[in-house]
Amino acid sequence: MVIIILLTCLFLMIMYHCVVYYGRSGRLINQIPGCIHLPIPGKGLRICWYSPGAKWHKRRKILTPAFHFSILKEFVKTLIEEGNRAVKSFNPAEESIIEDVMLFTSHHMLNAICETSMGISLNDSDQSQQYRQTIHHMGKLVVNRFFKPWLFIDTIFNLTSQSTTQSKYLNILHSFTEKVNQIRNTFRSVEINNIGIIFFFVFVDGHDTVATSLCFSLLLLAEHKDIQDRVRNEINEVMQENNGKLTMNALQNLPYLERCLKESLRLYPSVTFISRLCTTDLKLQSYIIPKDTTMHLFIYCLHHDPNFWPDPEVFDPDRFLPENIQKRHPYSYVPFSAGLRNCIGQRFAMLELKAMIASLVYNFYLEPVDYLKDVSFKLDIVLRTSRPIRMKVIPIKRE
Ligand code: HEM
Repeated sequence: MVIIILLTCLFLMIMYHCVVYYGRSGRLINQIPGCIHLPIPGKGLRICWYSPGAKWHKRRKILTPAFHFSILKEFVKTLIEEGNRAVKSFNPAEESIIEDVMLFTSHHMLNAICETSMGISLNDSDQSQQYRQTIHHMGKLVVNRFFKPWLFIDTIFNLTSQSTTQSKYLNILHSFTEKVNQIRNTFRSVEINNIGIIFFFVFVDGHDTVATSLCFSLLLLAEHKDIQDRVRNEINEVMQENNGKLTMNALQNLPYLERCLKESLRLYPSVTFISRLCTTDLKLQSYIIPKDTTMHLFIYCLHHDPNFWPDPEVFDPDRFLPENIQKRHPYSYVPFSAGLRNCIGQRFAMLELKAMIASLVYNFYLEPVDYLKDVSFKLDIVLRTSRPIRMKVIPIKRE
């Protein structure tokens, strides 16, 4: 009896919520992304990703100069320094095992994004460790809420223990955004008043996505020794031409590594799906998607579709030779989304990936300890493995 009463109350609350907040269209499906009620610190995500045209356009315009070539060129020095730091974190005299490759890449990518975008150098202080962990815990909370529509309703969510935990996490994260706020005047490239944008831009867009991609790229190279050797030869050549140093020019001159990264993003896209709200009725080949419907595009499935990708599970960087790209449907490969709202940081991301991989592959042989075929994934904001994956690094002796 009690359960029936509770369920009835829950139903009435959901209906009330629909009518009050979504009265104009009145369809539950519109709520599925739950973006309005996702526990995002600040308004960054909503404004940047989900806001209607005019607002989004304004924000995009503000952010765009930050990714200009001349700015990226400045950033590259920091990225290369971070690559060197990653190399120095291993004993140069003997092989080491990275116990959790994702943790390793996440650590270095967070350093890189904080230093490039905000001039903050994260050290290994307790506070920065706490930030890193909180980001991951927040991710889990967001995803958990995302798949439980009844928790979209703040009144219900506030009754759960997750709400208290969320407040605790948000306090930690907000204290960091306040620190960012203090140094906002020194923020080198963009004038932004909404600290929430910086927060999300830095941590989710610019950190976790690249860390995930770096993790899978390293693991793929470790498992494919022939491809790894070819990447290393290319890096050696470029290093020789640049007096043993990595530079922006050098990074732009690594076409084979670039193909490997693209193929890695095909097999393991960091962002597994994107969502769009249909603003008009949309006619597909055999369906009409009505206005106001939320659509989800599963990038992961698209990238594994044998209609576009023969032997989709095979790691083959030559799929991205120019002549092969030309033969494919332009939207069969969208790791950075496509169209107006595509990823603004994609060039920056590729530079980060190249800088890190070039430093590591130049100095170490990578060998697998765990294999990707044995890995299972879990639900999260970005693609994540359900348990840590290990990899071996063996120093390369140079004269
Ligand atoms: C491998 C790395 C990355 C991947 C796979 C990736 C993927 C994506 C995807 C799929 C979207 C579209 C989301 C949607 O439509 O809902 C997106 C948007 C975005 N990304 Fe990235 N991203 C990466 C790295 C970065 C980096 C390094 C930054 C910034 C430093 C960044 C900043 C953004 C921003 C600001 C947006 C929103 C763009 C807009 O709505 O105008 N991303 N990203």
